[in-house]
Amino acid sequence: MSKSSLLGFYITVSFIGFVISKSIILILLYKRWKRKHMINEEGYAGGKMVIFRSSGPQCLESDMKLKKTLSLNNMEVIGSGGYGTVYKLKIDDSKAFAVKKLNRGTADKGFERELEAMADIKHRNIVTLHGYYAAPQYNLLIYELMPNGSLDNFLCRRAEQKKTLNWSARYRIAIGAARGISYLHHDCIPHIIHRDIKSSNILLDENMEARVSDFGLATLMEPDKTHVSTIVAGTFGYLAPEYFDTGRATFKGDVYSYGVVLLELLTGRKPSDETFAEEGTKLVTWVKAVVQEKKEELVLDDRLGTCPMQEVNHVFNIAMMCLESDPLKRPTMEEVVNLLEQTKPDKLATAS
Ligand SMILES: Nc1ncnc2c1ncn2[C@@H]1O[C@H](COP(=O)(O)OP(=O)(O)OP(=O)(O)O)[C@@H](O)[C@H]1O
Repeated sequence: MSKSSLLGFYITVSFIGFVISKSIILILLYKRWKRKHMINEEGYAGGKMVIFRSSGPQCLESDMKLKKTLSLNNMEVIGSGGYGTVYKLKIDDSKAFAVKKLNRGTADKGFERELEAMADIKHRNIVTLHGYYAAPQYNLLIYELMPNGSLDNFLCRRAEQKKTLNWSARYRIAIGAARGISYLHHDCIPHIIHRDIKSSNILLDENMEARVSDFGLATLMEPDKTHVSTIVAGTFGYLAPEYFDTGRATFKGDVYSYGVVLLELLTGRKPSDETFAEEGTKLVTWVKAVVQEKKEELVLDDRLGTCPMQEVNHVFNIAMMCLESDPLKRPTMEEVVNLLEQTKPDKLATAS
C-alpha cells in the first residue's frame, strides 16, 4: 500500500472512530434525557422548577398543568412534620399531587443530585417523587398524592377516626412496607438506608397498598451526614438502641424501626402513647414482656375482633426478631419479606 493511501486509510479510520464515539455520546445523552425527561424551568417565580419524567403524553400534559398551578396559594394543608408542611395540589378533577414545603431553601448541586436519585427510584411500595421547586427561601418536593393518607391515622383511636383496619388489611400493609424497605436496602444501587421508618411515613394508596415515603429526606436535610449523624435523625420511639450510642444510621436500624411499626399494627398503640410514659414503660418493652409470657392476645388491638391467631403469632415473632437488641441478630429486610410471605403466599402473591 502506498504512503498516501495508508494516510488516507488512517484518516478514514480516525474519522469513523470520531463519528462513532460522538454518536455513542449523543445516544447516551439522549437516553439520559429521555429517562429523566425533565421540564426544567430556570427562573420560575424566583426559583427553579424541575419535573421528572412521567410516562405517556397524558402525564406530560398534567406535568405542564402542575407547573402552571404550583403556587402555595392554590393548596390546602394536609399535614405537617419535622421537615415542613404537606399540601394537596389539585390540578384538575382527576389529578392531584402532595407538595411538601421544606422549611429551608437550598438549590446546590448536591441537593439536586440527591433529588434526582430519589426520583429514579420506582417501586410499587414506594411513593414517587415527581419533581421539585428550589428557591432561596424554601424548597417544594412534589410527590404522588396518597389518597388514604398515612398508616398512623388509621391506627389512632381518635373519635373522628371511624375506619379501622382488619387483620388482612394490616397484614397486606406490613408486607407492602417490608417490600418497599427491602427494595431500598437490597435492590437500589447504592443501597439506601431510610433512617426514619415510622407509621406516618407509610402512606396508603387508593387500594390501601402500603407506600414508603420520606426516604432520603434525612440525608437531604443533613447532606454531610450520610451514614453517621451526630444529632438524632429519625423519630423517638422508633430508634434502635445502638443508635443512641453510635449515632450511626444502619440498615439494621431500619429493621428495628420496622419492628416497631409491626407492633403498632398488632397492638394499635403508638410508641409515643402517653400511657407508656405514665406507666414508666415503652411499647417495645411492654410487648416483649407479654410475648415472653405467651399472652399475645392480651396486647392485640381490641378493634381487630376475631383473628387467625397462628398468623398473629407469626407476625409477633417477626416483630420480636426485628426488635432484637443486638443488631446482628435482627433479620435483613429481605428475610423479613420472606418470613411474612411464608404465612400467606396464596393471598399475597398478587401483591409482589
Ligand atoms: N404523598 C402524600 N400523600 C398524602 N398525604 C401525605 C403525603 N405525604 C405526607 N402526607 C401527609 O402529611 C403528613 C405529614 O407528613 P410529613 O412527612 O411531613 O411528616 P411526618 O411523616 O408526620 O413526620 P416527619 O417529617 O418527621 O417524617 C403525613 O402524616 C401524611 O398524613
